[in-house]
Amino acid sequence: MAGLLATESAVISIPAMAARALRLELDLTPKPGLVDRANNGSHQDMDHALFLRSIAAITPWFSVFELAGREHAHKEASVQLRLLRPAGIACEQAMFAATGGVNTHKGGVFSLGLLCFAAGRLQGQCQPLHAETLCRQVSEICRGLVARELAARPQAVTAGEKQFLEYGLTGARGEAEQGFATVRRAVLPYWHQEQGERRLQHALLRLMAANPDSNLVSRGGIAGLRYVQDYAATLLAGGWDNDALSEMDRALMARRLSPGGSADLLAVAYVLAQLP
Ligand SMILES: CC(C)(COP(=O)(O)OP(=O)(O)OC[C@H]1O[C@@H](n2cnc3c(N)ncnc32)[C@H](O)[C@@H]1O)[C@@H](O)C(=O)NCCC(=O)NCCS
Ligand SMILES: Nc1ncnc2c1ncn2[C@@H]1O[C@H](COP(=O)(O)OP(=O)(O)OP(=O)(O)O)[C@@H](O)[C@H]1O
Repeated sequence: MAGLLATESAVISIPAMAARALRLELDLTPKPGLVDRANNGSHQDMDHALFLRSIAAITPWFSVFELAGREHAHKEASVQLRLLRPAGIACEQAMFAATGGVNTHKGGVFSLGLLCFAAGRLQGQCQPLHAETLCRQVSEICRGLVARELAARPQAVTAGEKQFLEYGLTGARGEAEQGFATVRRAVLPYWHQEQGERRLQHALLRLMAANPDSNLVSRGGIAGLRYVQDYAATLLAGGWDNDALSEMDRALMARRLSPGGSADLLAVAYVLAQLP
């Protein structure tokens, strides 16, 4: 039953869970600063329909990543990212083609793509598919990524590269190299405290409070990041409901802040939370 994992009553695959995670994240409403069913958050160039097209373009690639992980499973960890990258870049291009050049899911493709690839690698090595083993694989596959792609770059091009030079933030690369440490520490232990949509909103708030999100820094500097982290921590400490989230949505829109990195990690958290 390669590529499949039996959970409770259903048999589902990691690529299918990744696609489901993107859809759940998109539909979660209200969601501060982000595109959701009610509004476009702090974004001028995207809406819910564009995100649906993006998800449709990306989804077939998740199985490609998993298959590649399985095919290369017996090669050492240090060569894996080089083997995955061309497919990752092709998926990014499919996303940009579907959205007319808008970055809807670059971070999501990177993080979920790594999860699918690592799942295939585990299957190819006949190892159990657990949240812990999966995260360890991602970390091993990405070992040295921050040093190679951020620390060794004298000139920054992307937002992530600029923020490393200015503030030492490691963004999506650092989170993957740490085996999604923010998700494992800030979200998974609290996953069962809430149910349904509220569970996902709670997870998002916990991520916004903890995650050094490079999207927030690129739009609002370090002050923008602190604003969102403090706002989320205050809601978590004092209690919150949908009205409070809608008010936070308005506050972030007024400041053009979007916690896109935390939205990506919410999808990662959903996938990991389905695993033993
Ligand atoms: C590494 C990537 C993300 C480079 O992008 P960039 O330099 O802009 O990095 P940056 O860290 O700022 O983030 C890009 C996106 O990640 C998300 N993000 C931001 N901060 C974080 C964070 N702390 N944790 C997780 N995700 C984050 C956001 O959505 C952001 O837009 C990626 O585009 C890349 O290398 N793509 C090639 C395809 C590939 O390698 N795929 C491999 C797996 S499929
Ligand atoms: N529901 C969502 N709404 C908005 N962004 C999201 C959502 N889910 C995930 N994201 C993430 O946020 C990122 C997009 O953020 P943003 O638009 O700030 O980036 P950018 O295009 O690099 O910057 P800018 O728009 O400031 O030029 C995507 O890479 C995506 O992975």
